[in-house]
Amino acid sequence: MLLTVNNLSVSFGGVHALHLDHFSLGEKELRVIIGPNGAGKSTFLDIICGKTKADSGEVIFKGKPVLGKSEVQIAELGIGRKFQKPSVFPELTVYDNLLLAVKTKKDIFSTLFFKVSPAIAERIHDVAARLQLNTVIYKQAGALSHGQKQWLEIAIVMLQDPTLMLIDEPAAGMSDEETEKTGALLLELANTHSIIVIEHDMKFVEQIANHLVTVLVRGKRLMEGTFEEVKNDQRVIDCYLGRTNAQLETL
Ligand SMILES: Nc1ncnc2c1ncn2[C@@H]1O[C@H](COP(=O)(O)OP(=O)(O)OP(=O)(O)O)[C@@H](O)[C@H]1O
Repeated sequence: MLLTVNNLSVSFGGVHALHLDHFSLGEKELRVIIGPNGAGKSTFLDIICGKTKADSGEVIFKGKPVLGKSEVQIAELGIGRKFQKPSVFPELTVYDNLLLAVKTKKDIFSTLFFKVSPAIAERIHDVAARLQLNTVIYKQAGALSHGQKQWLEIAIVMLQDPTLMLIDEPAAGMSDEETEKTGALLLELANTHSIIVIEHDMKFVEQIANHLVTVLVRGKRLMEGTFEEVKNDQRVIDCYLGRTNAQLETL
């Protein structure tokens, strides 16, 4: 397994945000995590990438413990995170945003003396092409469509060379056409990367869930299964309809 999580727990002010018994992810697996608001989905990804500190539990990535490491150390281990909030530089071109992503992977000394070798330029163009940004590569990032900005963010994470990409609601605010294209892009990226995607839009989940879907409810793992299994599970239906009952309370 690429990633194994056991008994991962965190509380905020006495409220259990996450208490995850077990989670594991294989090489080049694309896993979708769904769950109602406040289920702990973002908190889970925040802990994996080192943004939030867990109270207890273990996270093992490529056989190495992750908890206790800094965000930079975790990124160096090969975990990249794309946040929901945009973080591209709008005045810079797509190319320069991508170049910056390559540079920030380096230490200060090498950044100061950084030269764009043909290999680096080629890599930037390759990643841009994979994310369908090649036709807008010299356009200012601020002038891109909402969808293209999101793809640029994914390209930036990719240039940091992660083995595992954590992606929070990639299709939020997108048109149907952009959503569909994002799904196709993620499925393509999953040929070379392991990916965990948090998503709310069920049509989109259906498009990208080629393996397992994990359902979190109130910080706990309600179930895991194929999209069909999850969609037809009565407990999942109940919690999405807002009929969270005593059964769910005792999970
Ligand atoms: N930094 C924080 N301080 C206090 N409480 C927090 C913090 N981060 C998250 N929480 C709480 O932890 C719980 C889980 O939140 P989280 O954002 O992980 O859920 P989510 O499943 O990602 O929800 P959404 O789908 O709405 O983004 C919520 O009750 C939330 O209010």
